[in-house]
Amino acid sequence: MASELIYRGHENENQPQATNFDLPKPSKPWLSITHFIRYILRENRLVFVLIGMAIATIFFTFLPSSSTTYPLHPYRNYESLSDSYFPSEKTQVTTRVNYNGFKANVNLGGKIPLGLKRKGLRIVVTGGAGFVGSHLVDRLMARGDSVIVVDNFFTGRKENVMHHFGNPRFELIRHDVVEPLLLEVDQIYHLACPASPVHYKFNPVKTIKTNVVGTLNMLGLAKRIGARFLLTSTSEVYGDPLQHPQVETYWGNVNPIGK
Ligand SMILES: O=c1ccn([C@@H]2O[C@H](COP(=O)(O)OP(=O)(O)O[C@H]3OC[C@@H](O)[C@H](O)[C@H]3O)[C@@H](O)[C@H]2O)c(=O)[nH]1
Repeated sequence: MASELIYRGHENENQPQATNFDLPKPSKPWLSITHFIRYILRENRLVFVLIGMAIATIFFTFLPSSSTTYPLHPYRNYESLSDSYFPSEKTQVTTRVNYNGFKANVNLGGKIPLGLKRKGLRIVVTGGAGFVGSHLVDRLMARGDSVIVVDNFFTGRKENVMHHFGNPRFELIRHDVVEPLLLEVDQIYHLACPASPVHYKFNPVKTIKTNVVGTLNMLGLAKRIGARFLLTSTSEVYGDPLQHPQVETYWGNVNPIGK
């Protein structure tokens, strides 16, 4: 061992002298480059590389960008909604207008090559156990987002979202939005409110609290964590409309002091 250490550290006269043949050759970087060029030029390799690049270019240029079809209401202009409803970039403005049919092709994120998944968002859906909410949750889960449902089950049912139990991207919290709540998410869809007359008239003061305090709480949360916010409202805001169907630009026909 000791002799080995000595041998490593110093020239040992007993050891045979290294010949020119044994010495490592000085590296010549230009040599490896010429080797590489020769290698590429042999056996039509360059041609195959160029063909591969051409096929890839054609594939990514002419392939339709990833798009999802959303069922949309035929009578609404979704321009204002699309910011929160569809996680598209500002550059996708063209997809926000002219939804004239029951369905529209909405581009979700530019030209994402097939196989590359978009990053899932973290989303809270209040009232997510209700009719509209649970269908929204299904859609969000299907597109790969992580969803937290916040619901006090006043009218909603656990059964509406039970099929997501066990999915690591899904959470269900029994909570009344009238009480503050702290969560870390990217988007908030606020649907928690009794929707039908029989329910919202059941306890009118509580309904007002849900609408006012509940919405304030969720807006406060959105502001605090920088989340985007969607508030679902009701067609009642149009009063007794003179125009059917009502487009978003219609201001309604409301008598604020009538019934
Ligand atoms: O205080 C409340 C009241 C209600 N909720 C929940 O909110 C959900 C409301 O869903 P419902 O199935 O009753 O009603 P809908 O899905 O039809 O209403 C939906 O469309 C109309 C909008 O005004 C509502 O806000 C929206 O939820 C229920 O899951 C209910 O339990 C709360 O979480 N907190």
